[in-house]
Amino acid sequence: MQHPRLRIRNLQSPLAGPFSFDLEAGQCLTISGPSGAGKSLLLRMLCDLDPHTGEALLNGLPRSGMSAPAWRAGVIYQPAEAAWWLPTAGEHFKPAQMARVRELLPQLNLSPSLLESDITRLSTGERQRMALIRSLACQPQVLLLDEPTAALDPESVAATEALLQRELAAGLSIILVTHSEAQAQTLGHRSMTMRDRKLSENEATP
Ligand SMILES: Nc1ncnc2c1ncn2[C@@H]1O[C@H](COP(=O)(O)OP(=O)(O)OP(=O)(O)O)[C@@H](O)[C@H]1O
Repeated sequence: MQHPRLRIRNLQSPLAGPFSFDLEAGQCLTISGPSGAGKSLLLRMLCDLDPHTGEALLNGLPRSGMSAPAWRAGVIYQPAEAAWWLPTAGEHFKPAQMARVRELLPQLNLSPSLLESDITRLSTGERQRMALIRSLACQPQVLLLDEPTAALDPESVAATEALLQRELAAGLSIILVTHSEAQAQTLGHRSMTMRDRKLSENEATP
């Protein structure tokens, strides 16, 4: 039997939920909703950063039977403002990731020289695109993206969306929090709305 890429059952904390849904391989689920509705709370539970009850399964394997590092190797969370803990972006990558990183940089209109620049000198938009490269370089099965284009100009938004479409076509599953209806239409196979810390599925538009 084929398992969904991600299966969520009654995921809940005192702050949000319960949440239950399935996400297939290569599928993008977009989540929109007002500020403070609970979107980031859901993403944090999905990647096991916040305490919760309920179950999550990756390719049929329950998280309760996995170590936290094993789960987070498969399910990667990219917050709206990613943390950087070393002086340059390049130092955040393992040598084995560098071929992939050099492939991805031009796809997001980033110069390879930015890998050596002090991370604080990168613009907000450059850091946001570099954070996406950091997430993709880990080759996740499920990518949780919290407003990944919020700081970007239209050209960079288009480049990011095109890259995400290629990744989806290659089998990556994405949960995308976005305030952009156009982005939800471009990338989403399904869309949901978060209100008062509860999710509801939106009607599919023809
Ligand atoms: N650890 C916590 N303890 C108590 N309340 C919290 C905690 N973390 C978040 N909240 C509250 O839960 C609510 C939902 O927060 P969340 O960050 O999920 O919103 P959001 O939907 O992602 O909003 P935005 O679109 O502004 O990012 C907010 O009111 C927030 O203040």
